[in-house]
Amino acid sequence: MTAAVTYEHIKTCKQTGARLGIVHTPHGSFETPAFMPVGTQATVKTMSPEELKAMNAGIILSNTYHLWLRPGNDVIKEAGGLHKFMNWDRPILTDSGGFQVFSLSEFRNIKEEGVHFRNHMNGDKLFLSPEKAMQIQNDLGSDIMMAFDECPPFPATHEYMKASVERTSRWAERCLEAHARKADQGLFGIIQGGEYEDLRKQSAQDLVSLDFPGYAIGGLSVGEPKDVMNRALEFTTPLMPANKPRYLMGVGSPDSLIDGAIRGIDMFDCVLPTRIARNGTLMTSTGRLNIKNAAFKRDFGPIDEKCDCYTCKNYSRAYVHHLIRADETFGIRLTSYHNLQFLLNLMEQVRQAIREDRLGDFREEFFEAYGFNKP
Ligand SMILES: Cc1ccc(CCc2c3nc[nH]c3cc3c(=O)[nH]c(N)nc23)cc1
Ligand SMILES: [Zn+2]
Repeated sequence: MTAAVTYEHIKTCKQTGARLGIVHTPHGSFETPAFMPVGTQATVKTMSPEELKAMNAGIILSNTYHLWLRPGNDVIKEAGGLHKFMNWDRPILTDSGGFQVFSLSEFRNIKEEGVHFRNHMNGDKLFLSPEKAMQIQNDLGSDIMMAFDECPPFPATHEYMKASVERTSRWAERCLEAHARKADQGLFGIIQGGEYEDLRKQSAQDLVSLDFPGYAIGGLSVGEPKDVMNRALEFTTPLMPANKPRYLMGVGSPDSLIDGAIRGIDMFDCVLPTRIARNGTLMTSTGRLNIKNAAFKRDFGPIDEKCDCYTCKNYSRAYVHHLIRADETFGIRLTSYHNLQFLLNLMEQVRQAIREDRLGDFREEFFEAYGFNKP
């Protein structure tokens, strides 16, 4: 069968290592570098599919762990799959659930066959394995599935990380066998290895030899310092096939998106925009601001002069300040809309800078305006 998910390279920026591309999936294509809004429980919090399309979201993410526990992958399968269930006809990527087990539930116990843990909502004993994670994602019908991996905490000893990488590689083989390419879905391998160059190389070699249609860098954005992340990217990205999508999991903030793209990453996800929106924190072209601040009570200008989003075109800082202070749901919708549009616009500016071979210059301009300290 033809590969369900393919990468089309358009060009590489002459000033940096960033690349412009297109990822093709059964539910359509999206340009890269791309920011992928996170919709953990089958919704990008407070946003409708129409609004996500209006802001040019090309692909969204959802979660195996959460949807398995509630409403159940069987329910979503019976509904005709996740696209139909949530009325989203563009690409969907689902994570495999391992990461969520480690970040959400206690009493977990990792064995060769899989992970035993307790349901973080009711304490029931549960078991998740490579085979189970593939079956759930198959039921959801996502266009891009992630292999079942272990994302060790940061920091981890070299000894622990080596054993974990070797198990994750064995789990990746089991995912491929379980998937058996029966579904028209792409399966990405996840490279682990933490901050250790030799283990990143071992993980990459193991997974590249299994010929996945795409690859992710896991094990980062788990509390490590930015320079540890950037160094890991520098020696891991070159190990990944140039003709396949490269996804950096859990990243990230505006500066990390730009620095990741410069190091050859194509796909990013982050819960940040909708998570910080809920407490009124907004990303703007001149840095972050918290709209609850008293300074905005009588500020009748837009959130961000340079933003053309629905919120900035129709509402003032004073109005959003009022709604968030009054704990009005519409306020969270307006701040979420703006933050998502901000990151989606940022990635369009990154793609344009690659087209013009000036992503290095763009990085300087953006860091200056946003207030990021110099490298
Ligand atoms: C809906 C959804 C939410 C979140 C994610 C990414 C979640 C995520 C990480 N987030 C920060 N760092 C991360 C590392 C890993 C990792 O090593 N492996 C996996 N499978 N996921 C990770 C994917 C989908
Ligand atoms: Zn805006």
